[in-house]
Amino acid sequence: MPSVHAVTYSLLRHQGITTVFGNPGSNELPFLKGFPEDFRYVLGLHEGVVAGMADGYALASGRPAFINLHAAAGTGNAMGALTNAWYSHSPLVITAGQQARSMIGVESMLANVDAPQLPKPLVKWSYEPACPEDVPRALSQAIHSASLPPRGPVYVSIPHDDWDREAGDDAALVIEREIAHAGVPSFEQLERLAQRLNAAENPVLVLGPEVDARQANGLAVELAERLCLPVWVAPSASRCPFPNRHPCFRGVLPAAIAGITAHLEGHDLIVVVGAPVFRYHKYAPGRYLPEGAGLVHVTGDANEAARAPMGDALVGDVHATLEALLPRIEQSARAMPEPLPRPAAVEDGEGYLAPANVFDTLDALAPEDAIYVKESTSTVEIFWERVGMREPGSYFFPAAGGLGFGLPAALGVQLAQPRRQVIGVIGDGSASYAITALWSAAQYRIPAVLIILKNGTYGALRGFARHMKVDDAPGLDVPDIDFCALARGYGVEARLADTHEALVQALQEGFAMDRPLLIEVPTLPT
Ligand SMILES: Cc1ncc(Cn2c(C)c(CCOP(=O)(O)OP(=O)(O)O)sc2=O)c(N)n1
Ligand SMILES: [Ca+2]
Repeated sequence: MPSVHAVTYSLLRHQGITTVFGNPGSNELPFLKGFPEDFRYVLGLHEGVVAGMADGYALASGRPAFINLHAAAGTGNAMGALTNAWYSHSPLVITAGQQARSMIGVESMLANVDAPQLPKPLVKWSYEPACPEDVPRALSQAIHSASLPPRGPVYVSIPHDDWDREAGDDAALVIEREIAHAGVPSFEQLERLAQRLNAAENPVLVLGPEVDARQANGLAVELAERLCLPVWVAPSASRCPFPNRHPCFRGVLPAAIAGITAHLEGHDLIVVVGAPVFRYHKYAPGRYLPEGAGLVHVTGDANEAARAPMGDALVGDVHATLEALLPRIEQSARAMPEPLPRPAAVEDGEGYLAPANVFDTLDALAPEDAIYVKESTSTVEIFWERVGMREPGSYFFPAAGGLGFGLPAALGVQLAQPRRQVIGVIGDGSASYAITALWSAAQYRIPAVLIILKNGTYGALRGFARHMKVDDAPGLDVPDIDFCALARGYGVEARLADTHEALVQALQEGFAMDRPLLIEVPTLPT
């Protein structure tokens, strides 16, 4: 009779999961024993890096990513990354090795006490099988639960003495299970939504990350061109759901109640697709909606629909809904919006580059289908104004703002999308939360270009301090970090780009290399 170990690897293989992101301890060794030739293990030196790489891989591939962590300590280290994965609906299958069953109760070393509680509330489901025979079924449930809407991370704790136990006669029944989700709205629901959109005098579209995750970007463009309406990206954008050089594109909404209402003033119908209503951030109270505006929310996540403070909602698959809606939408007689004007160049400093000019240079030199993994918080707005993004899956930002996402996620995205150039655009503050990712970049020769914007400070916090009238907070500067030396220390080639010419040279080198390149760019604080 097959072992739990054998059935598990057959299940993973059949479900297309042959990459394990991990950092092992003794609890995990029996799972890793006899690691199959056709599987790939990607080691991260800290579990935040492990989870961040897996998150990037899942987001960019649209497939579940498998993680193997060490007991409670490893799970705890991954929790920061889980805040992002939870809000980006990343289908992560997180496993953690548990002490031998007979040693858990006495709380021996490496016992993950009350294991299923540890990752909550940042997982859809967490479980420790009550017997070894249940491990394959539990992992099958984990894979399907992570993948079914609303997608998200799940967690299974597995005692290390389960793996060589017999799996039971019917354990193999889970290996080939396929579960499909439909989620198409009814005829009446579509008619009603179409009627509201066709009747609106001055509608506006607000698009969120789910549109990009479901590759519905093209459908959103068709809808915008049929309705000739302005299109905003929902606040706290973690993905790019609409080409930002399209004439209908108006920008990313500010993550504040009063700011959103001001930007949407004058519209009589606000249609939000694939985003929570809304991911506010700065505390700026005001009216949730402009005077006279109605709001309709289309989302695959019933929880997002239920918790919104206003508007109606339709819960269904975003791609299927837009596809079924389009034939019902009449061509509007409204004029198409004018494209946004391109911003002017700005002055660099002596030995420093203005972020705006870094982004203009990037926009000029990067491949058309480049993928950006962004984590320099203070330069987000300038980035969206100056760097063109056209294809689905072109932009990733930590969905909960949990820093330490950028470097590892850039590696995971590049592993998932080897034919597209991944470019990390990461603040000097953020880079330090997961700097050991550079070791994995070098070890697995992951050819991402990693740009570190070095302004020597937590720039975004300086902005918040001004907004919150805190002018004397300590701990806001991060001077004197030599990222080129750090990169070389972990095995990654590095260039200092403190002039425009040096940046051009470094980018051209990086795009041509088959291994990672870090580019340290001293910048002016924005
Ligand atoms: C794990 C973690 N710790 C602390 C913060 C707080 N924080 C911090 C520390 C920021 C500064 C980011 O600095 P940076 O150098 O990466 O980018 P900018 O200088 O462009 O803001 S933005 C922000 O929300 C966070 N979001 N996540
Ligand atoms: Ca910074």
